[in-house]
Amino acid sequence: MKREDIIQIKDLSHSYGEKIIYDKLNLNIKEGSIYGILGKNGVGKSTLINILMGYLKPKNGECLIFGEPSHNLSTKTKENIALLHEGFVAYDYMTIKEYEKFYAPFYEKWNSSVFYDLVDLMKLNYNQKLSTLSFGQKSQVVLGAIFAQDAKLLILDDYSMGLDAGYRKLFIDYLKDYVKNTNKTILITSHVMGDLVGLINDIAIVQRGGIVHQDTMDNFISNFKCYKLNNEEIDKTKIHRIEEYKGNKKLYTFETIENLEEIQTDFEDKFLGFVGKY
Ligand SMILES: Nc1ncnc2c1ncn2[C@@H]1O[C@H](COP(=O)(O)OP(=O)(O)OP(=O)(O)O)[C@@H](O)[C@H]1O
Repeated sequence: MKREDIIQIKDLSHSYGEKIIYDKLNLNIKEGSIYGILGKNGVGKSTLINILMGYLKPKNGECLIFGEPSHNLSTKTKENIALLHEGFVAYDYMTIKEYEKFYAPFYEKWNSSVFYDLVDLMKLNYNQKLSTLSFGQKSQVVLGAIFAQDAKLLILDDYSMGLDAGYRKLFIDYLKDYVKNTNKTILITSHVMGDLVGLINDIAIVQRGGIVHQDTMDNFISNFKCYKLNNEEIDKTKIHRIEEYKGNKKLYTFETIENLEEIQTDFEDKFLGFVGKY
């Protein structure tokens, strides 16, 4: 079966003053894909989400969501997009129960049991006010409201913000379970790489100056290699980056370099080798 393109980004360019954020970016996201927009702080992940949601007009190019221009989405299409926005603040004078009741009527496909599933994972009393919840607990309630919308496309902009490792794991496990056997499309931005292995299929690594590397997660992990570098002479065209710490040098590359010893590293290390630590 041919999978439909849920998001189509065509020749997208955007800049703030002299600062180029995207330069003729083309990117398609297929139905059922769990797609990661990854990059260090300040490279432009939220900018892309803002453009996709129609909050920000790009300097050039176009974005289509479910075939409609992102700055002019129909109400029906908007109903099929659930957005978690960085810095999202809930109405925290409400109790958990009031919060659920408040949101439910806005969404035709609202599923209360999905909302309470997530809340129950934290064993919270439904009459507790959001303002008295810990930051992690409050985020989980907000995420419950995102999942309960039963949207076809979920856009999760920096879900990890402020969450400790335990809450992040809870969320990722829940998300994996939630998308199992569904055809939902997820676009997730993050700078916490470790969590994403085993969740995300496709990645776009955004770097300063509008450079975007698109790949599958599996290809990137197997093809982007790390080698121990002593004083060997290496053809410059084969080097993506060399990282040095206290005299130990590591060479990162998509090439195979026969005379060097490969170091097995995880996705986080490869990501940092790709974008550079600082
Ligand atoms: N309205 C604006 N005017 C000028 N510069 C802006 C504006 N919005 C964002 N920027 C700059 O553009 C760059 C990209 O910002 P953006 O928020 O998209 O990055 P990000 O990748 O989401 O960062 P983070 O991971 O820290 O959330 C940053 O350098 C930011 O300072």
